[in-house]
Amino acid sequence: MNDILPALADMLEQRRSADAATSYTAKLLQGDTEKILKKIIEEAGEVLMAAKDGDREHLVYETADLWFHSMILLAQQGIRVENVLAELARRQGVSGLAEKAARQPS
Ligand SMILES: N=c1c2ncn([C@@H]3O[C@H](COP(=O)(O)OP(=O)(O)OP(=O)(O)O)[C@@H](O)[C@H]3O)c2ncn1[C@@H]1O[C@H](COP(=O)(O)O)[C@@H](O)[C@H]1O
Repeated sequence: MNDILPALADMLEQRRSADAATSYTAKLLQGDTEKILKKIIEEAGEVLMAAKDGDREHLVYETADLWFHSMILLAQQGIRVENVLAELARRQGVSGLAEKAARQPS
């Protein structure tokens, strides 16, 4: 389960040169970045609606859609998901409030 994001990233790499007629992923990867960005905004809106509705199952489903399309954007930009995971790991144990305070000019 923990390896699902890197495995998905590997699959997206393979889809880069796949037939766009038979692969949703290949179609997005080979198309305009704009289309991927629109899908991310659309999925974020669906996450918002599911949360507002208090529909937990739907929230999980839409969050998976949002993560999937974010992964497509990373793949299209040549960024590995391991970079995002490393950034999250780097932040572990650093309070968001302390991090924000360190960014403010004194
Ligand atoms: N994880 C996913 C995944 N999550 C979501 N989706 C697709 O993302 C789309 C979500 O967008 P919407 O709900 O808006 O559906 P839609 O109306 O059909 O989308 P649009 O036509 O508006 O773009 C749906 O078509 C889902 O099927 C995914 N498609 C593929 N994968 C993975 O990618 C692999 C390769 O699939 P292909 O894309 O077929 O190569 C699969 O085996 C899965 O592992």
